[in-house]
Amino acid sequence: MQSTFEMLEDLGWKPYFSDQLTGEEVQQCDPFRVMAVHRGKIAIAGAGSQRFIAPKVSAPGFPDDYPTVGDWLLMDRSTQQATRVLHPMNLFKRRAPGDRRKEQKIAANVDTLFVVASCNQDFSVARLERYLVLAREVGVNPVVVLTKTDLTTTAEDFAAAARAIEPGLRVEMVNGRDPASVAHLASWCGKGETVALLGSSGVGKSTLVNTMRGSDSIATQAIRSGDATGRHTTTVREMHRLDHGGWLLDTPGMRELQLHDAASGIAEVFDDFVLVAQDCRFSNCAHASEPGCAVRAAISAGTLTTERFERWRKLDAEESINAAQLARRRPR
Ligand SMILES: Nc1nc2c(ncn2[C@@H]2O[C@H](COP(=O)(O)OP(=O)(O)OP(=O)(O)O)[C@@H](O)[C@H]2O)c(=O)[nH]1
Ligand SMILES: [Zn+2]
Repeated sequence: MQSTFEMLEDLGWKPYFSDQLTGEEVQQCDPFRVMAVHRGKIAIAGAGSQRFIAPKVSAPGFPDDYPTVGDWLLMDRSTQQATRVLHPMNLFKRRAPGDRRKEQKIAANVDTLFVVASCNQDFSVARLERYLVLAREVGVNPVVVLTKTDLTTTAEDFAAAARAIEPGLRVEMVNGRDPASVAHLASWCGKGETVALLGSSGVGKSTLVNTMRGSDSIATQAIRSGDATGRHTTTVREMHRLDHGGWLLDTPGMRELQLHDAASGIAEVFDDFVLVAQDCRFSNCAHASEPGCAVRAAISAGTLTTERFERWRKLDAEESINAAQLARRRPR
């Protein structure tokens, strides 16, 4: 028989959450994790029990909270009501489609982010960098998973391009349809660990989830021939359990996350540029035609590349525009 604590650990419970409980809550409440978000209700699982509850958690003195998949919440044992959502280790969110001032939570408490890309004409270093910025910003460890290695003879070149983005970046190559080929990915999804998948449509996220689970419960669609774009096939936000204990999270909302408030993530992924820029003569150097620009000097010397410089400037410019827009829109 598993103890209550072991059952919670299987669901991803960590000391980070126990530390948030008051003595009264320990006596009075049970922790539950949000397993799926449906329209109008959420599925939650705790030690040895599962149920559906209303999506809104209201506590006196606090604004209403809508927990997302992966969140932990507390249920009062006597009233059977959710009392509060625990502070997440990390949280993926986006601007709500209808009202860009509002934030919509996408997924919480993720241990590892699989940034999925395919070894074909869809592959883009700029897009990978964008996803990595997001991972750094949210504070989740990224692993790049390159799919469709069975359809190319140059998979190593794709992997090399990905590895060049950040020193030490983990890059894994798989044929997402072959269980033996994806088996090594299980090392990131041990007991109680949560892995989220991020990547554009058609790169093979659902296929990975299905192969890793040994089932084809998630519908995947044949890619349209001619171009490399696929179609959206996943419609619910849900954690999928793996046999050996981990959790996979593949949500439609994760797929096209836009960057916002991403300055520190950009600085991390492009720390080679940030470091060199510290030697520019002017602290506000735009690395254009200023005298004493260390960045342009490094590009001339061949230690930094123009391509990566352009991508860095583009992300930086986008971030400045977003930040300015947000500052204007934020209610005072
Ligand atoms: N040959 C090959 N085909 C793959 C591989 N991975 C995925 N596919 C195929 O690519 C197509 C798209 O895969 P999906 O898993 O639906 O892609 P997705 O990323 O979930 O796409 P969306 O749901 O649109 O976001 C399907 O026809 C898969 O069978 C792979 O590693 N090798
Ligand atoms: Zn400069």
